[in-house]
Amino acid sequence: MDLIERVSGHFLESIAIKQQVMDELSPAVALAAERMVSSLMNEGKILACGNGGSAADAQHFAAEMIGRFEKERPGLAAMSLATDSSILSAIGNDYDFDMIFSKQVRALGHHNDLLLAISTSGNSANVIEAIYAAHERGMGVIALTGKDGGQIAEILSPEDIHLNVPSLRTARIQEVHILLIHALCDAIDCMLLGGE
Ligand SMILES: O=C(CO)[C@@H](O)[C@H](O)[C@H](O)[C@H](O)COP(=O)(O)O
Ligand SMILES: [Zn+2]
Repeated sequence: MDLIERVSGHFLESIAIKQQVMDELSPAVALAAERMVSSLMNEGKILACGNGGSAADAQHFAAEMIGRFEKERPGLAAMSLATDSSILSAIGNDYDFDMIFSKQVRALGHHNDLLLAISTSGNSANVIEAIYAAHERGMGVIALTGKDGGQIAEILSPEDIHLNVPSLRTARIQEVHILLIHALCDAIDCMLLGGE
């Protein structure tokens, strides 16, 4: 097995899926960034959730919003629902793992807020429950999914924004998701601070 060729294969596959979805997803990412700025300007906040690598993405997004992305600016209101081990273990242990995000959305969510729901399969029950809870709170949803969008594609409302990466490989989907998150951060900063 040629390991170098194998590594190059990852690069090529990642480049190909990014190129494939660029035209399709760029307008929807711009719209999602506008929706986020509008929420933030109306005292809203962005709640982000996901499992595994997507939990890391939720946390990564919140860090760039509250800290900074590339430009100096005041912190923006966002938080990861996938990060507090006490909350996650208490809800998972006392209720159900499927409720670890939805209970937080019900506790913290307000109709001016947005939910950033991240799932490569589109089928994680706890992310689906979080979307139901967001709808219940009158919140908009921006969903990052993969494959065929799974059940999340079925339950989003027409006002929600669906950014689907139609790859079958989780790693590739995650690589595009983090690109989308960085593009969102950049577009938000551009709207708030002006582009250079
Ligand atoms: O990062 C990876 C695989 O690349 C894993 O940790 C992966 O995120 C986990 O299996 C998740 O539980 C998958 O959930 P989802 O993306 O299908 O909602
Ligand atoms: Zn991963």
